Amino acid sequence: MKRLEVHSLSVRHEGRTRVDDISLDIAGGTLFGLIGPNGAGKSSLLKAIAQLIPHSGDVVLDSYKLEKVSALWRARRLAYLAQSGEVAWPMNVQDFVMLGRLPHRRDSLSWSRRARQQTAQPNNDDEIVRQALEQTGLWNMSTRYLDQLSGGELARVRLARALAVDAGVLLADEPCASLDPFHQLKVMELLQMQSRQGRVVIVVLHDLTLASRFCDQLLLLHEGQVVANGTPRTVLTPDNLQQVYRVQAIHGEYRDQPYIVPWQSSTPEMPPVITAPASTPDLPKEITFK
Ligand SMILES: Nc1ncnc2c1ncn2[C@@H]1O[C@H](COP(=O)(O)OP(=O)(O)OP(=O)(O)O)[C@@H](O)[C@H]1O
Repeated sequence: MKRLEVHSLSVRHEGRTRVDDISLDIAGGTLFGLIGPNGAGKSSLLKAIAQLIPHSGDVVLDSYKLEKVSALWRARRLAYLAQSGEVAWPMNVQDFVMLGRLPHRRDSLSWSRRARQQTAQPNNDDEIVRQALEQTGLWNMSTRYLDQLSGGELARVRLARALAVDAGVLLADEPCASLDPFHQLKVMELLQMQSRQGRVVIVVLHDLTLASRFCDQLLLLHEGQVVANGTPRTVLTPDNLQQVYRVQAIHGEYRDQPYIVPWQSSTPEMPPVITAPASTPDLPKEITFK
């Protein structure tokens, strides 16, 4: 079973603190959600855990300090899905997903090139890539070129590449951001399954109902600091949502699971909660963004 520990991790840049002294202990099998408003420090924390940006503090995976091990050791054990990424290469889907196998092999990665050579036999990498393509619903477009995909399809291709690493730790920054509701649910089910197989899975989310419904544990960040860390029920309280997200939300429950529908922007004077099925609150005549 994997175990990821974060000890007093801080990210500072030109005198500004992006992540402030955060400690975590995440066991394999946990789907761990990182939530918080724009600029809270979620991506910075994820990148620092992946050793992609300068930081202070330690990240320890199965007793190994990540800053002390080689980049290859990390690349085999941590899969990182960035929040966004332009993919400018003229590459088809299956070759791109095969890049996830790069840390594990030394010979030619190109599926197409090996297929052209006709001597290549399907190997373990092919099987893992096939599985990642199927899990993300991309098998039927594996030979399509990346510039022929929609935004949501490309997001799933990027996720498939991270899955193809088959790492013990999966760090996914907003994997649902550009997906339709069906694929959002599919991706969350997939991440939950990945965690149930013993992996540490950390996912950044803005959709609070997805966070509440699927995550075992949530970390609510605000201005680089931890506001709450615990089960969705203890973290997603009306007070936290109002203070941190500045929203009034409808809180409901379905089959013993809480759901949250952010309803209107809020000021500290407003009551934090709208209880379903309350009548629709009056919306402000003019909506301004501050
Ligand atoms: N490369 C950078 N250099 C300097 N400051 C940065 C850099 N990247 C992010 N920041 C700042 O660090 C803070 C945290 O940013 P971060 O991207 O971690 O937030 P986030 O919680 O992921 O936000 P979002 O929900 O908008 O993606 C913000 O104030 C941001 O402006």
